[in-house]
Amino acid sequence: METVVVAIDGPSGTGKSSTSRAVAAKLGLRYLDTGAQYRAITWWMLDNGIDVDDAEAVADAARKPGIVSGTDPSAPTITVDGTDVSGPIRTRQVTSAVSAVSAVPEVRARMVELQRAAAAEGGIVVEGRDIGTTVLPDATVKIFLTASPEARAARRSGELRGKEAVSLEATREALVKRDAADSGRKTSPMAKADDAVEVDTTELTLEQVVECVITLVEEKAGQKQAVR
Ligand SMILES: Nc1ncnc2c1ncn2[C@@H]1O[C@H](COP(=O)(O)OP(=O)(O)O)[C@@H](O)[C@H]1O
Ligand SMILES: Nc1ccn([C@@H]2O[C@H](COP(=O)(O)OP(=O)(O)O)[C@@H](O)[C@H]2O)c(=O)n1
Repeated sequence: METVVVAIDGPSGTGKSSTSRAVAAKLGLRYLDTGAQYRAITWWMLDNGIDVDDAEAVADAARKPGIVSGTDPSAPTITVDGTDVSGPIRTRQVTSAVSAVSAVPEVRARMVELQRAAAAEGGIVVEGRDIGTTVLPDATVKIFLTASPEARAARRSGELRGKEAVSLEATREALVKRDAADSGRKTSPMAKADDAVEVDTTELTLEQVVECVITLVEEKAGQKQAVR
């Protein structure tokens, strides 16, 4: 059977990571979180005192950090120059700087190389913002997840509770601001590919979304038994 490549895009809190990991685990595919790669390079810029609003400085440094993603869906990893950054890349500082860094074309060129190299190694579920449109336009199946800003903010605040005191409204505002930056940038903005299937997850459970994606993959791959 031809190699299965599943592209899952959409804004924050729509369920990309949870869905992609579960689909990859169930279908025996690898898993790549491209958002974690953009967060990792952003973490490195902040850690090295680079002004993330200075696009030229960010572009000059884009090839310096060595970013490696582990693609086991049951235990994804991300390192920068050998250091595990899975915790530090989720801080509010990184979250608020990542859209500026990821808008820089040199950063995107570097990340896209890493992403295409990972996909070239075999079956994989890749999640992000521009996977179906730019990174892997020949993916077997393309999904674009959506959900209302209220549902997305509620999901994100559920995760943050106990870690950082952030109101639901502040979370919603931050999400909407990041969506606008990610959709409005010049290079490879967040967008649904013409041939992607849009799934609105607002009223769906995670299990329902996973089942829906698996059905689409099986239909597309056309060989139910071989995929499972
Ligand atoms: N369909 C769903 N219904 C309710 N909660 C969900 C659903 N999908 C994901 N979640 C929860 O929402 C949060 C954000 O999901 P995540 O997969 O990280 O989204 P994304 O990768 O798109 O930002 C997680 O806590 C996850 O468990
Ligand atoms: N393919 C991708 C993936 C992420 N990103 C950027 O990386 C940021 C973080 O992505 P993420 O998937 O970790 O974000 P969450 O949805 O988990 O909050 C996004 O807001 C984008 O700015 C991107 O530009 N292109």
